[in-house]
Amino acid sequence: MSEKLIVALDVPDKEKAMDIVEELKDVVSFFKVGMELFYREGPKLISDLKNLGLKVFLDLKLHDIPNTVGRALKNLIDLEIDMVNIHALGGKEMLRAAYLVKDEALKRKGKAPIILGVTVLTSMDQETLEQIGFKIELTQLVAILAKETKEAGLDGVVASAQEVSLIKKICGPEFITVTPGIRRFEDANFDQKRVLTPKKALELGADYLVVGRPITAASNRKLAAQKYLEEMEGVWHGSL
Ligand SMILES: O=c1ccn([C@@H]2O[C@H](COP(=O)(O)O)[C@@H](O)[C@H]2O)c(=O)[nH]1
Repeated sequence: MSEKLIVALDVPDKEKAMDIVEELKDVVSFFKVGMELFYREGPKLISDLKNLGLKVFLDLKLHDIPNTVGRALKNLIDLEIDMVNIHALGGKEMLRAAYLVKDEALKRKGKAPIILGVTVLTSMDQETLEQIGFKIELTQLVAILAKETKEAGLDGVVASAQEVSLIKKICGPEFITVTPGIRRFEDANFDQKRVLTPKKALELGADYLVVGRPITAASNRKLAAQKYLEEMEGVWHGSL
């Protein structure tokens, strides 16, 4: 079973989420809960998933002033999640507030989740940046945001697998890269702009691959997940 594959539970309610978990739990052990599901089901869903022995990435992409982010993050850390993220665009002070909360949790509980900075969403490309007034190369912005996240003391970033080599070069091999926008050749991109295959993502050094619709919207989800895992197995020689 691969802990490098994170399946996104982008569904409206617990019933639908648990159907997916039930279908995949023999082959997938790491699930992502995003805004859609968390805003309806809240913390109880997280404890239900944890009680099944699963790992949970709570993908809420916090983005607010440092004080608010720090306080919100403290509540999320207490849900015993394994991974959580905040928008690196919130700046140095906000990232540092997140780090201080993690540090405090480590001292208080002896453990804390992986905390990631979100760089540039994988649904964005150079044109999207220009539309909102950014006059900077997208990869350069990713590099700046990754560096800020690292300097704040956080564990890694969410970025496209296309930027993994650059991020590892700047922030070091231990700095974690979590990469959505993963697609097998035959899968539809939907709204994702910066995509890469699972094979290529792992070859470039991505630590975790996030996949949603190509697996969760498939008629046979377990088979779809297995196809991703097979492609990953060809590259990564850990224990799948
Ligand atoms: O830059 C980002 C950050 C987060 N996501 C999330 O990943 C999944 C991807 O789902 P797919 O169906 O495989 O496109 C989704 O939950 C996003 O919210 C991202 O895509 N890009």
